[in-house]
Amino acid sequence: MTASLSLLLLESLTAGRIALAILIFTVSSFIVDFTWKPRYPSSIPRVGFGGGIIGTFRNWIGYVTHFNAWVEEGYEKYTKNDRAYVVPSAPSRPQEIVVPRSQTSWLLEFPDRDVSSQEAHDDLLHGHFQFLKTNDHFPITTLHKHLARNLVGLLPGIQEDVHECIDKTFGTDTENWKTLNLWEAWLSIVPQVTNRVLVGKETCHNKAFTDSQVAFADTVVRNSFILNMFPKILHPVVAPFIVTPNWWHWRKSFRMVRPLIEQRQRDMAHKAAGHPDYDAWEPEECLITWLIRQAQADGCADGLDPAVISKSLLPIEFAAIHTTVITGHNLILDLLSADPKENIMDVLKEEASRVFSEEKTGYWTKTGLSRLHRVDSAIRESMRFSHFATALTHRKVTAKDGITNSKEGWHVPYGSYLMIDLAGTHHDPGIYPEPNKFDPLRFSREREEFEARPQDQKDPEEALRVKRLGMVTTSDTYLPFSHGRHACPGRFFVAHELKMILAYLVQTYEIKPIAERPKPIWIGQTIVPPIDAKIEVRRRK
Ligand code: HEM
Repeated sequence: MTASLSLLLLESLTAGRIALAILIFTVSSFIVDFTWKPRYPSSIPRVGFGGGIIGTFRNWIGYVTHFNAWVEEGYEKYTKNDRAYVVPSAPSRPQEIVVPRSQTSWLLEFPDRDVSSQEAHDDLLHGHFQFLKTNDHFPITTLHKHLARNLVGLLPGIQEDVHECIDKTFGTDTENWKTLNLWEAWLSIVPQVTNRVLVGKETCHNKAFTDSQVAFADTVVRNSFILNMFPKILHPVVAPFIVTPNWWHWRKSFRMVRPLIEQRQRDMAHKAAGHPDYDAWEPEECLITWLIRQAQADGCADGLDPAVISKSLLPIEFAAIHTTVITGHNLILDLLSADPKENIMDVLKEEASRVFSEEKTGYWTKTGLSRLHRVDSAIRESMRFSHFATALTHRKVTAKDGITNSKEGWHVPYGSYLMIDLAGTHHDPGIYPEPNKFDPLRFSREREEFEARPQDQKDPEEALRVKRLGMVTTSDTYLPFSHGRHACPGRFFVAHELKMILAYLVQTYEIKPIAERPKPIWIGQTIVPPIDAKIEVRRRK
């Protein structure tokens, strides 16, 4: 009886019926998902293809190609009039409320328990699945606390790695021009240099280790796209399969970094116990040491597990590597396609050579790097001009009863998403004259003019304002590192790293200009950089 019933069931399973069942299941999952999403008050205006079932469906599809156009429209219609508006998002995500610039402080000053950056990032990247169930709060707070204060001591090591990677990648031939893929060139510099401050001198030279971190980060980006296309209700079922490569890349990196973590813990324990062999020994300053110190200070035994330490590196590697590679890639493309009349590479070379020659030891110091006004300005301007995401400041409402915007009179519930538009702000002629022109010395002219003045004509308030034109200063009009207390804690390191790279490149190599800057492609709010772009270089004699 049971056998004949099973046979009957099997016979009725045609390909058409299976496809129909999958379709019904997927559509119902999207409907359930839709009902879970936060509802925004109708008083907040919207951009996109409209509401209702059809409008929502069109918005999901349109998100891939129309997101930037929607945000441009919203900027003109609402942001410029100090109003928030709603922009459609990918199928599995709630729509986002774009907050006008005048309300930046209102949004960023909420306590984390009410408006969370961590939960917004976690949802955006599906961090809970992708970062293998690590609590990224711990490595992030550890980095905030330790990186900036240790940076000066790390500068010589960073410089050594910068020079080593550039020499290896760009070559030493002073006769012949060499053609390089620019994206790959940056990928052969940034992972090693970044890992100098994350895992230290020895492991940052282990290419298999840095490759596994880059592969992990690539996988996170790819999986985010895939998971965003699934209804959220299905994530617990599909995500564990989708993130299999994440586990694989992490295991590979863990095998390589585990001996270092265990040795560091043993050495630090001997030192703490006052072992005489360790009198002169100090641990190498890097994220691994800082994580161990922080876990000890917090009395957190879990945080000392080598597997946990190695997993804690993942969100930081992710935050650090591709952001820097894209920024460097944009920087060189912007510089090489700048107005030839400005002769910008020679201008930067002159500054880099002059300031470096005043460094006594052959190594960059913090003071020396801070005097590279033109190099700094070129990087800051490229980050303004060639943004790699429409918005980089996202927040999720985590207050149980939601939050109220008293200025506009609306209230939004738990789970709402808010963001600050970077692209519109950076290209607003009211903030940046001629915003669609790459003007590499935009931020240094005023600084240099101020510094050239006699001392008695320097007003301290103006001195402070001019100093704030440097690349690490964030504001509501300059957002590549976001703004407020969650602004990127890696930016002080990145500023030094990129300045050293650019200074060494212009001093050591000639690079041929390019006639037209290759254009990126946009998918939703994320850029696909022109990774095929090539450059021609020759080492100076
Ligand atoms: C040019 C390169 C970089 C850019 C453009 C960049 C940009 C950003 C942005 C926009 C945020 C979001 C802040 C927010 O939500 O308000 C962020 C966060 C973060 N970045 Fe960076 N970043 C870069 C490099 C780095 C590096 C090199 C590191 C580490 C060494 C790093 C570590 C972090 C961390 C840990 C966070 C989370 C901060 C928090 O939530 O409190 N970043 N970054």
